Amino acid sequence: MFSDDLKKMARPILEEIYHHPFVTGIAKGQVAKKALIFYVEQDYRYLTEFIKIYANAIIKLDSRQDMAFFSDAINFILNNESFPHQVFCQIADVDYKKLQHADPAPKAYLYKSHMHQAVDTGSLLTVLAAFQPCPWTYTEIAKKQISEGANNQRNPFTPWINFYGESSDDGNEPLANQIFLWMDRLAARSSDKEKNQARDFFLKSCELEWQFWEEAYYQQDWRFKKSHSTASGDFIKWSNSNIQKF
Ligand SMILES: Cc1ncc(CO)c(N)n1
Repeated sequence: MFSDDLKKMARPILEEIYHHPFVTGIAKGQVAKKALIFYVEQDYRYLTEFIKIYANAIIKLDSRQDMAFFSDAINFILNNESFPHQVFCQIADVDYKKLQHADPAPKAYLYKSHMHQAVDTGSLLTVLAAFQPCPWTYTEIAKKQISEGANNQRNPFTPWINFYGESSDDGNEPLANQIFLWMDRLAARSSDKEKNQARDFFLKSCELEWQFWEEAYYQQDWRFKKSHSTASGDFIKWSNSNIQKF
């Protein structure tokens, strides 16, 4: 099956995600506050962009059932996915509202551009392949951490782990599995070229998931942030003070 190949090829990346210090920190209940803050800032923007990406994907669809999938995904972000952010904010002792205005840092910027490119240039199979590492890697992280007992009463990240682990034990087929099944049905009637493109987008998204943890853990922002954040408040403040000087 196409999805079995994808999972096999992504295995080394998933293993590195499992062992990333941010992810093992969640299991141990120890992640630096500045890493949690950077993550929430970036993820808030990233998920907001995802809503737009899904809306663009809907434009390409004909069946209402397919549309409902993306519409559910939008609703999930809007109504449910603030919860794991709130868990991080509570642990970091910061106000969530203050973290909703960041500029996308380089890897987050790359990830959202990659997703837009999937929608702009790819078939539905490619769009699903680019999207899939998002629910898949989080579900796998949570399942592994639950199986290792990380969601215990002493761990402040337990609600986060349970949130992403829940979809795997509510009796329905987990979302990530449903998408793999859908991808297999599409792959059966796709050309080799389309399948290669989908595989490429899938594996790059898996790497970008790893990069997203890495970026937050080390707070890797733009090196010359001040000089090119023309749209941000910082620049306006900076330019006003310069104007006042002259
Ligand atoms: C970057 C990223 N990937 C996956 C998820 C899970 O939906 C998330 N919130 N953020």
